[in-house]
Amino acid sequence: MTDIADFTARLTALTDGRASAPRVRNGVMTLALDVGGLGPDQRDAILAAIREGGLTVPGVTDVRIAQTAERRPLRIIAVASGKGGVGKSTLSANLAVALHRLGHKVGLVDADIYGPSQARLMGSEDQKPQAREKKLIPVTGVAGIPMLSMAHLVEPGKALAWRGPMVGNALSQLIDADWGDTQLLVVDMPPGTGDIQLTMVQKHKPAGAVIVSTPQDLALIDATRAVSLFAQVGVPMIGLVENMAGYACPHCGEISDPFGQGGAEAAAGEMDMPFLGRVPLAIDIRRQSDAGDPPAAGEGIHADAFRAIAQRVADWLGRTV
Ligand SMILES: Nc1ncnc2c1ncn2[C@@H]1O[C@H](COP(=O)(O)OP(=O)(O)OP(=O)(O)O)[C@@H](O)[C@H]1O
Repeated sequence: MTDIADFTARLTALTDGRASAPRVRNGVMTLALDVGGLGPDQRDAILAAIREGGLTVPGVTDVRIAQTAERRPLRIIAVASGKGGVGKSTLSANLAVALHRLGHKVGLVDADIYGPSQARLMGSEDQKPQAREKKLIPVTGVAGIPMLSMAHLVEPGKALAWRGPMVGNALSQLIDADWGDTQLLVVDMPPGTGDIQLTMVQKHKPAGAVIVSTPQDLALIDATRAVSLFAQVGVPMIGLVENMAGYACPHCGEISDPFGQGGAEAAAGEMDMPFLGRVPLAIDIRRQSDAGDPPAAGEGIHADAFRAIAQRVADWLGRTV
């Protein structure tokens, strides 16, 4: 490997892929750096490190960096279900953590107005978001993931009496917050498939949707409804996740299937959408979730299940850039 190739490789790691390939002519190294979303300190530190590194390349006497503010659009992944209680919030939190562990710059929005639970799931209950220039600044959850919840805007129970437009405005405040260099926003959607959900999807145009269902037929019928909500406004389906798929015995780990196996996968096939994976009904998942310690942040079979789902979501996003 030559020195410039070595430097180029270091540059990618140093700038998180924000720099163009450097060129050297007559001792002058030139490159472009996308500084969109970087804070001033972060930007200056990266510029200084590039200059310092560039000057170590033999023959380079000057380093010129063109700064561009090409802001990468925030891509939204909407996590939805046709009805409540199927594990949409649990999946959203663990998907965000697993995507983060795969190297994505992820943020999390809890748009569940009637039962916001992400602050508890992500261990950020004691934090309050600040505002800068009328924009909310996210708080930080597990693994340093920036996040905002409806619970940060309204006291529990109060939103029950809200009308659609009020809910819509509140949701927009969460999504249009100051997300910094976040590139992917996992949005735990409000449960159900009514007007609020439709408006939200129309306004914020998610890159794609993940539908969560349990194996029971009824939940799957509801899932079909959630699918058609996104289809109405042309939001592509990333796929279906089957949650509480079989019961994992806490003693021996054996999985029993009171509702049968493969129903959700078959339903996904019938709806012509990818099947992203299944997560068992496991006491550990509930216990850890309640304690603000999402299983996806650790190791083991549950972490593996969430990682596999996140990988499929990441692959989908990679194919649809
Ligand atoms: N795979 C799982 N194994 C065990 N418990 C689970 C699993 N998934 C979710 N739960 C538990 O089920 C309950 C409901 O989950 P969750 O809040 O994620 O569902 P939801 O669809 O977001 O519900 P709501 O719409 O009411 O907010 C929670 O107590 C959660 O800990």
